[in-house]
Amino acid sequence: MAEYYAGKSVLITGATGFMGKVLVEKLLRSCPEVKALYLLVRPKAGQSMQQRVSEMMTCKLFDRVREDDPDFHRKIIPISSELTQPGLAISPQDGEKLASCINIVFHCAATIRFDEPLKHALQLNVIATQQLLSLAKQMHHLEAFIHISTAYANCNRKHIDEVIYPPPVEPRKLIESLEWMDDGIVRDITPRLIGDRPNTYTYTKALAEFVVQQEQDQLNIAIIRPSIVGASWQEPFPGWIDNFNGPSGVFIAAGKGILRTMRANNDAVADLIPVDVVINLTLAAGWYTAVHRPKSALVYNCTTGGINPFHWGEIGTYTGIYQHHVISSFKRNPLEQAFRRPNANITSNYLINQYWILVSHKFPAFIYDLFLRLSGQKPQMMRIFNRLHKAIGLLEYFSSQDWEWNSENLNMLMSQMTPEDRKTFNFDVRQLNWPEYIENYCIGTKKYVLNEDMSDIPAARQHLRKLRNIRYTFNTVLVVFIWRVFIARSQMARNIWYFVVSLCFKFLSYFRASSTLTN
Ligand SMILES: CCCCCCCCCCCCCCCCCC(=O)SCCNC(=O)CCNC(=O)[C@H](O)C(C)(C)COP(=O)(O)OP(=O)(O)OC[C@H]1O[C@@H](n2cnc3c(N)ncnc32)[C@H](O)[C@@H]1OP(=O)(O)O
Ligand SMILES: NC(=O)C1=CN([C@@H]2O[C@H](COP(=O)(O)OP(=O)(O)OC[C@H]3O[C@@H](n4cnc5c(N)ncnc54)[C@H](OP(=O)(O)O)[C@@H]3O)[C@@H](O)[C@H]2O)C=CC1
Repeated sequence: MAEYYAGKSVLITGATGFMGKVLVEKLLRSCPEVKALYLLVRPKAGQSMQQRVSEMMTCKLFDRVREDDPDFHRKIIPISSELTQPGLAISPQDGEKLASCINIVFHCAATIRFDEPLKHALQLNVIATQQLLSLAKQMHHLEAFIHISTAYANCNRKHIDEVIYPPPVEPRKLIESLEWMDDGIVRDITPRLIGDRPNTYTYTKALAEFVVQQEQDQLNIAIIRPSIVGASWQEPFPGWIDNFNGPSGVFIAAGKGILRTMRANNDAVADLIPVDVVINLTLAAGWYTAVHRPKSALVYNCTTGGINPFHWGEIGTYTGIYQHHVISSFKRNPLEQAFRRPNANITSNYLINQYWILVSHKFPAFIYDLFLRLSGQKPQMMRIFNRLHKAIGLLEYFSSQDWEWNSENLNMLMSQMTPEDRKTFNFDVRQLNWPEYIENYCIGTKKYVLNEDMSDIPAARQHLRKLRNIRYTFNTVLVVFIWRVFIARSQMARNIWYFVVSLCFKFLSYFRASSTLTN
């Protein structure tokens, strides 16, 4: 595979994103003879695209590449592009350059927000894909076009094969109809349009697959469908992650002791897939598509559930048959300044979850905000919990159900690779050890998302001990207080109290007498 990529010019969209960065890194490290990587990047947050790419290359993710080749950045050529603009806002000179030299395209860019307004999701996930395909058709030496979709594009089905399903609506018709509607109308009709899908993201990703498929006669196409992409398993080092998306934000919130309850089906498969596995499969699919030129677009479901299943119950705290890896990991390697000790209850029961939200989220937030107010500070905890509830409300759809994905094409691809390539571009998740992976994932969120130092762990543990003592004291005071109030007002409660005390007293006397007898 590395030989195939030698001398090739590669175009990547979404290279500044989570998966794009790992793709760039892997290509540079494992295919050192690759000729050039053209990255479509937009200026953002006051930074030019050049600045953004330079900053990206200083990221720790690129440490190993930097060691192997300190001049690796000479192979990276940023191209200014805003994907939501006509012609992707690529200058005519850049357009000509790309048309003349690109051999392979990896299309990773997308909006992955679950609450994205439909028009914007359509613009980026569908229309931009259409425009990129038009650009690809002008590329004289193009050998493969690899589109990154999601395993949940067809989440309205329970069993998902490696085929492109008919779209919920003809994309062209939808684009034309939405064009004349203002944002308010679009917002109103969005639930009707997305139907049995949970959000605009999965809906527009399904439409994008159809748009890509329509070009399969003119381009060599493959579609990669990863499930829930998590931290890296092995490469470039275990546990690398740089965002709050999907489970990462949930893990962090649990580690900080903020999230104490979530609705999930303990027995449902948690279809996490490490980012390095997805990228290895993507590169393998690029090679296979270019070399073997399958007659029609091949879809690769990139999931773990059918191969090496892991369940939501094993992730959080579950008193049944499962161990709880996230919580125990954060107890061993605590995050700094936790709000409470990590401890999370996962339940599929709506009422139980509401009860815990009240007791373990809203009540502590109320008390803490009261404390902040009394000490002259701005209350903040309720606001944080409201945001958390909004975020987990959007994720619960995926943690409450099971899907089955077929992975025949993935197996076929693996069988076509040499043993050497299978090692270098490993996507065999049968070897994945979940407890070890989750431990590295949690440490990764601490080190790379929150930028916390591992040397501060003793202080963080001390903080957890302090929190435990506060809890014990608080609980004791609360019980004594409630009981005092209760006893003071009710004769019956007093009678029960005297009964319990006299029972204890009798038990103690009996115990003392029997121990005197045995002596
Ligand atoms: C032990 C417990 C175990 C529990 C087990 C259960 C776990 C269940 C997990 C289920 C995951 C299911 C994922 C399904 C993935 C489908 C796969 C894909 O194809 S698609 C891929 C998956 N796609 C997704 O996952 C996208 C999902 N995300 C969204 O749609 C939106 O972020 C939002 C609607 C949740 C929040 O919108 P909004 O309120 O407007 O907030 P902004 O976004 O603007 O961020 C503002 C700031 O907050 C930061 N931050 C963000 N999130 C969190 C967090 N959770 N926390 C903390 N912080 C968070 C963020 O970095 C930012 O910081 P800064 O830059 O300001 O410093
Ligand atoms: N993360 C996950 O769990 C999963 C992701 N996927 C798919 O993988 C792909 C990559 O996802 P991921 O890396 O997580 O997403 P990120 O949000 O991390 O990255 C998205 C990328 O798209 C770029 N982008 C977004 N809007 C524009 C725009 N208007 N013009 C130019 N570039 C733009 C972003 O650039 P910028 O930095 O400028 O914003 C960024 O580089 C997506 O197609 C997604 O659907 C599939 C399954 C799961």
